[in-house]
Amino acid sequence: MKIYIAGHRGMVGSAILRQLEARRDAGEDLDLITRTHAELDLTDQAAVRAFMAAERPDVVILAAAKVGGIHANNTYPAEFIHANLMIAANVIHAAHEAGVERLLQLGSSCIYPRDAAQPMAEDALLTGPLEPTNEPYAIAKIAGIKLCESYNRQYGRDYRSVMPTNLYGPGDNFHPENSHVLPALIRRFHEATQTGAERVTIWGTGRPRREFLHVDDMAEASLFVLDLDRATYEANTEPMLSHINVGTGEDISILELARMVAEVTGFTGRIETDPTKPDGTPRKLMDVSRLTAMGWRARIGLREGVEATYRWYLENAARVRA
Ligand SMILES: NC(=O)C1=CN([C@@H]2O[C@H](COP(=O)(O)OP(=O)(O)OC[C@H]3O[C@@H](n4cnc5c(N)ncnc54)[C@H](OP(=O)(O)O)[C@@H]3O)[C@@H](O)[C@H]2O)C=CC1
Ligand SMILES: C[C@H]1O[C@H](OP(=O)(O)OP(=O)(O)OC[C@H]2O[C@@H](n3cnc4c(=O)[nH]c(N)nc43)[C@H](O)[C@@H]2O)[C@@H](O)[C@@H](O)C1=O
Repeated sequence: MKIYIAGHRGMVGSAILRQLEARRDAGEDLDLITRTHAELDLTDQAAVRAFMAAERPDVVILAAAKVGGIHANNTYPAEFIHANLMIAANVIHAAHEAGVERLLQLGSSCIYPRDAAQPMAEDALLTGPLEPTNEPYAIAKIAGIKLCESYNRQYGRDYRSVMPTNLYGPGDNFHPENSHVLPALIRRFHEATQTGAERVTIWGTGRPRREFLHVDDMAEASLFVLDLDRATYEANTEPMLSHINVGTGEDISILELARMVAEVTGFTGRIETDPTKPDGTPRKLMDVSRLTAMGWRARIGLREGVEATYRWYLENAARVRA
């Protein structure tokens, strides 16, 4: 089985690669194909086409994307929509042209309407307006789902989509502005303990609620969905809604999260909020009943995951992306 993992140096792609390498080392017949961004720019249609035609993988896992937190999405909307549309269109179309039977792509919980009923079920897609801070990225992710559905409908392909909630873990981006909230807070609280700062400020009101999934759980869920036989996958999705939510089914407010990160990093000062910064979506909690019914559930609790990620950060601070 020849598997191409796009985005294998990213947080999710590297976690998926670790699990596939472990399977290969345990005796599974896996030929794992990777290319760095420098070796293959997935926004380059001709290059992607040539690569796919030459390699002809059996399976493609699409974990490459332009990714960032609320500030990055809000500041660089053109790059977020352009890069992600191009990556999805190029990879999915070239895979089809090269005869790839099965593909798994990663979307995001931001595909759902800003004010979707909570928890958000798969059929909430396209039922209302999106959150403005990440609408361009969300539109590209929705296009990815529709690309897969269209190749399945017209050509009988087996292209699947998983929609992760907010992710975190080893290999995350700890940039002070462009990262997601959890790595940003780990870094800010850690630095406050180092400098002896009396207060740490978090963005927004602290009231939004988010659901956080450890990337090792996400990698396991991705391979679980990829491994399902086609009849099982199709029986648990709908012809026009071929995506599956992945999450823990539990959420937490950003202020509660900040208090947890403060405890884990040993920060004992004050936590202040900055309401001049955007809150984004008020609440994002996935309905994970489809995946649970199929037999998968998250294993890594949030506190345990934050502690492990903080240990990773301390051991790898020199190579965090900042
Ligand atoms: N992190 C999160 O909280 C969430 C992530 N997701 C989704 O999961 C997937 C993986 O995200 P994550 O691992 O966090 O992101 P990362 O930024 O950690 O990894 C993305 C990877 O894609 C590569 N990449 C980006 N652009 C290109 C390109 N033009 N050509 C080739 N490679 C490229 C990056 O390489 P380089 O760094 O060299 O550019 C990087 O290795 C994405 O689809 C994302 O939308 C969904 C929900 C939440
Ligand atoms: C995964 C998901 O990620 C993004 O959406 P988001 O969930 O809003 O992501 P976020 O992690 O950046 O923020 C979550 C909440 O946390 C608050 N917050 C506090 N303090 C910091 C802080 O220091 N940094 C950040 N980034 N946020 C902070 C922040 O104001 C917000 O209320 C999109 O890219 C979207 O497209 C997407 O897919």
